[in-house]
Amino acid sequence: MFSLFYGLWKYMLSKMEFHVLILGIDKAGKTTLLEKLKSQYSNVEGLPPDRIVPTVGLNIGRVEVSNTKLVFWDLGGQPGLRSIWEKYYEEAHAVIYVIDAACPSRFEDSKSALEKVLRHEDLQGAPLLILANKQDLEDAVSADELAQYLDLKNWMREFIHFKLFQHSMGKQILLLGIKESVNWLVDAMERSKRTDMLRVRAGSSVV
Ligand SMILES: Nc1nc2c(ncn2[C@@H]2O[C@H](COP(=O)(O)OP(=O)(O)OP(=O)(O)O)[C@@H](O)[C@H]2O)c(=O)[nH]1
Ligand SMILES: [Mg+2]
Repeated sequence: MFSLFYGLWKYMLSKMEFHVLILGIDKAGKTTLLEKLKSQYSNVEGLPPDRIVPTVGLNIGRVEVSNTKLVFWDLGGQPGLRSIWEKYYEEAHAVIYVIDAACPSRFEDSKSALEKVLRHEDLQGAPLLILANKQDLEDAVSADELAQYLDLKNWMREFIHFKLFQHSMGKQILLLGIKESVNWLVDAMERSKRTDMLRVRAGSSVV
């Protein structure tokens, strides 16, 4: 009986599209991450880093990870563009927040932008994945150091599904990093009450 329900549940999830917002301040590496995700998980070859320009609108990437359809929304992180982020919160199943771990002078900006994201009620219950990016650079701080700086324990009560990964676009470990992160995210979204809530709201029991 259990396997019947489990199979049905898996089938329903496979029909769903999960919307994942990629946020973070400008130059954190969001679009570079998106292009890597495309290269890694779809037939579309992502743009090489030297062809990526600062984002002004919205970049979208659709990929499939072990039968789960993911739609990534990558938004611009320049100060004047951050007010647009909240327009996407309501429909988002999860958030990836990217931080340039090699640029301490911008940690404060990054932290306050993250706190604003976390405080927003439209994102309640959304799994949050924080990437301590650019680990290939010499000045990069570790994920643990960054977590301490961000004082994340305060937020963990509300964001039960929460994880911080070290990440880098520059080295071989990157691919493992991406796979680990995406697997964690898919699992967190599949278990999240927010996913149930969004499915009910969309009126799609089995689409
Ligand atoms: N060394 C290194 N450079 C990176 C990494 N990820 C991104 N970059 C570089 O960081 C710069 C900014 O990357 P983007 O992906 O455009 O950053 P973004 O967060 O999308 O920036 P906005 O669109 O302005 O919000 C580019 O020069 C990238 O090549 C990384 O892991 N390591
Ligand atoms: Mg960008």
